[in-house]
Amino acid sequence: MRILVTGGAGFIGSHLVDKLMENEKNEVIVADNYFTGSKDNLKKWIGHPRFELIRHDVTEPLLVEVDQIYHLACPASPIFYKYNPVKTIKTNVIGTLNMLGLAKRVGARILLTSTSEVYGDPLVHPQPESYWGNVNPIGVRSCYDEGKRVAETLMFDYHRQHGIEIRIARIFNTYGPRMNIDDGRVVSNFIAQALRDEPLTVQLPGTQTRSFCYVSDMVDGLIRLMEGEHTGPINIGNPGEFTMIELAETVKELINPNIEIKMVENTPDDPSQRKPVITKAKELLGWEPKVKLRDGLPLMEEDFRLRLGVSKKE
Ligand SMILES: NC(=O)c1ccc[n+]([C@@H]2O[C@H](COP(=O)([O-])OP(=O)(O)OC[C@H]3O[C@@H](n4cnc5c(N)ncnc54)[C@H](O)[C@@H]3O)[C@@H](O)[C@H]2O)c1
Ligand SMILES: O=C(O)[C@H]1O[C@H](OP(=O)(O)OP(=O)(O)OC[C@H]2O[C@@H](n3ccc(=O)[nH]c3=O)[C@H](O)[C@@H]2O)[C@H](O)[C@@H](O)[C@@H]1O
Repeated sequence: MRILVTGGAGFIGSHLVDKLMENEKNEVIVADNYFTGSKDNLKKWIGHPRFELIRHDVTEPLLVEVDQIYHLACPASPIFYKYNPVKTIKTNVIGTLNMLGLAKRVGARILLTSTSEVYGDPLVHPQPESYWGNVNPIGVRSCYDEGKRVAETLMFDYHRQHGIEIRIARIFNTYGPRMNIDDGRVVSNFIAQALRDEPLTVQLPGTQTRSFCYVSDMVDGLIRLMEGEHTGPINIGNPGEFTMIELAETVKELINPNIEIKMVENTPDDPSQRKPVITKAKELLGWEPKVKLRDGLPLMEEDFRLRLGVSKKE
């Protein structure tokens, strides 16, 4: 099986590549423009005969012969996707069109990593796949959430019009080793802050919720979706739901009990609640998450300690 992973130098992408490379029958090609990803995440594979790394921006066409495409390329952290919103929407729309064009030409199956942000600030809680969402079309997050909604539409139109085999995963907040240290997302922020003895910045009101999935569970879900018979969209996430204050308290307790928790301003359109219904993933993919937040955070702490050069006080 020859597999293309776009965005494979990023956080989830590089863990996916590790898993795919474990199968000796797989050849893996990564296409990434290194906007938020890094070659470092793939260093153990560079030079491997079954692995190829291409510096490529998905807003440009790509000509490769592959059997499967995992299409992840897109900045995912709000600070990065808002940094150049026009580029974010081009990546979602033109990038997905290019990858669908490639899938059509070579007859590949394509999986899109969509997001729980397609539900916007949800009025239905928890969120099943049948919910159409509550999204601001002109807000500062729209480049990402509306971008992903168009990407989902394109996937289904290529499927209906051209018979392309598609898979859509709606990913809910995922965390783990290799997240960018200054990525801006909440789990990486809190762990880096706890290790640097800086206050944990909880954005107001602090009662907003998220449900956090450990990256190994996510990769397992994505591969099951690709290999299974169902187009999706299917929610892949961990239903364990926490307020941001609860998350800060957990990080404080596990990593640095002396740290202060500081309330700071939020950004516009921040969703107030988010939790996946995962009945479809359970029934159709036989998937459910295994790693609880309290078990996943220490694994991420270890990786952040190494990268920040902060050793554990005995
Ligand atoms: N991590 C999460 O919580 C989460 C949640 C929902 C959806 N997702 C989706 O999963 C995917 C991966 O997210 P991640 O958390 O690993 O983020 P990430 O930022 O670590 O990875 C994204 C990768 O895409 C690359 N990229 C960005 N724009 C590109 C372009 N135009 N051409 C080629 N490469 C490009 C980046 O350099 C990076 O390597 C994204 O599609 C994201 O929308 C992630
Ligand atoms: O799972 C998803 O679908 C999406 O989740 C994220 O969006 P968001 O949930 O806003 O991610 P964070 O930036 O980690 O914020 C989570 C919550 O933590 C809060 N936060 C963030 C950072 C911080 O330092 N403190 C803090 O309290 C935010 O206000 C927000 O309520 C990213 O947009 C995407 O990676 C992904 O597509």
